[in-house]
Amino acid sequence: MSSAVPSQMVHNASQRGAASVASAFESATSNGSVLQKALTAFDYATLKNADRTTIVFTLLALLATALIAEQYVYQRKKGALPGPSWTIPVIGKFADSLSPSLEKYQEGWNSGPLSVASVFNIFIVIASSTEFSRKILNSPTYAEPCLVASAKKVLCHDNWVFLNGKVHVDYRRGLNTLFTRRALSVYLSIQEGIYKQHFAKWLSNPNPKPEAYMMHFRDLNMETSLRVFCGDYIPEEGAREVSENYWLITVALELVNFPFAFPGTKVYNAIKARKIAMKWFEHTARESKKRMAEGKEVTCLTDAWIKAMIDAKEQRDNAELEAETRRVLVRDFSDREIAMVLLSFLFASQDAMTSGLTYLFQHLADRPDILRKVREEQYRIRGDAIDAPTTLDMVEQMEYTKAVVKESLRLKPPVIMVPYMNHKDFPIDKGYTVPKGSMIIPSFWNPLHDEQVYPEPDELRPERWLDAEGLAEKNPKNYLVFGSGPHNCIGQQYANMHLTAVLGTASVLLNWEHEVTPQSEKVEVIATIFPKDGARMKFTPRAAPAPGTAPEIAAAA
Ligand code: HEM
Repeated sequence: MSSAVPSQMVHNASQRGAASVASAFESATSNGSVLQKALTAFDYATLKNADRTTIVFTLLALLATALIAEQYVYQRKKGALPGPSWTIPVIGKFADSLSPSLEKYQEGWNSGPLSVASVFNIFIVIASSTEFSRKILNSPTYAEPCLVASAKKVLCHDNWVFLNGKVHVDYRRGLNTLFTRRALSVYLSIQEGIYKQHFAKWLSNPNPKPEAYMMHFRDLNMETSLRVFCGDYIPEEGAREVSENYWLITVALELVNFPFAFPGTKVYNAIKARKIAMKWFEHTARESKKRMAEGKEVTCLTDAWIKAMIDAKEQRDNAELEAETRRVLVRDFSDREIAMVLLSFLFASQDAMTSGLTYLFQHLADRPDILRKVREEQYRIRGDAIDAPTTLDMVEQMEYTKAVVKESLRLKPPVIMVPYMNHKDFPIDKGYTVPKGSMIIPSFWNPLHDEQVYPEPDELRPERWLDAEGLAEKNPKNYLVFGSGPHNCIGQQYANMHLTAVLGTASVLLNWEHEVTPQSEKVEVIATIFPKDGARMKFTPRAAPAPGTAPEIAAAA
């Protein structure tokens, strides 16, 4: 190939007209990055013989070819969908993704049920309608979840969360045994011990003024998760070590991050934090295996899993284990595999639960009428035994409190979108096929704020969930808070139980005020969503009502 070829290519193409440009670019760019293709076409051997001007012009021609080709490929993939009509060379919408904001996302969602963008030559299709978002989540033959680039480094490339297809279905079947009713009852008593300790801390906070509570809510969730997952196998200082370092994992999994693990980078720090967590989780697995082999009682999620494995192997009678689940559990899961599952649970739950809890407290402080109804229900269920342990039976009776949790998660869904990748052309709509290798993002905000299903969608109206014949209950497809399809949230019953139990107990033990600031209703997107001011609150003790007080009177106090 002579040095003139790239410029010749542009020259010839312009002579042959747009159709030829199209095919030239198409063949030059059908695989891999545009720039890479153009550079590959360059014969380096000729560089030695060429004069300076030829080299400069050739390089400029190459660059121009690559940049025009980039625009061409983008246009071709975009088709008639809404989105920028051209893409910023090389970086695309990178700047936007550095400072994500709900308003910017909303602009895209409201531009059409499917819209497009491009970041670093990754073509992105964003779905904003219930129909398209569900279609992506439920089409595993076309699309699979793809976490951000750094996720495999941080969570370990062989973590089960990266599985797909039948192996994923099988793995999940085994893990479902961790969220049975029996298992949830064990967890509830652990949870309650922890959140009551945190309530006591909030009450003894010497600051007389409201302060940002988001990180306090995060601490409550972190300690609860660690104790539910690992029981007392992790000593106090181990739990502190995991908790203090975990934030390094959160920040390394932001949408845009420097992907290489050089010392000092977020990914490097996150890997260090993961190693600390894995050390304690593997220790948990090892110790739990010993205790369960001795036939001791189940005290945490790891125990529940190991006990289920032992039962499956020994063919013990366990009514809750179906034959298929038994088949999956009959194998030795290594300490490392168990530790990676705990890591995945912590990763998947931590920020979403904190977002959910933060908004729950904020919403109710701002709506005393709703908080009063929660209290009335709690006094009715708990009677005079305000401080008595909360049981799963009690949680199941908390119809109104559960509706509040459901509605709060709808109004401010912790996870507003999940990135998927399609590994073959995906005919998502009659008029549009998502090209293979695109990032394809189902988003949940619009389905959860659809006024045809949720009239006054921006209002907190728990009552919409209490009418079995109402629009909300009759359109469960819109409720995408926990996703849908093969990768939907495995921890959703646990999450709902936790939020309901925390709110129910807090409502009778605590009073809280929320300092509303101009930032309270503004949304910060840090993978999950938070109020921009961090939810400024102040907690004070709530006196128990005199024995025999009617629930509605006690609630009004
Ligand atoms: C309010 C709290 C939570 C919210 C809003 C939430 C939301 C979600 C969403 C939207 C997904 C992706 C679903 C999809 O792709 O269709 C997901 C996946 C997942 N969640 Fe949650 N989640 C929460 C709590 C939890 C908890 C407490 C756990 C574990 C104990 C958990 C474990 C997981 C796991 C392991 C996955 C990946 C499942 C798979 O790939 O098969 N989540 N969650």
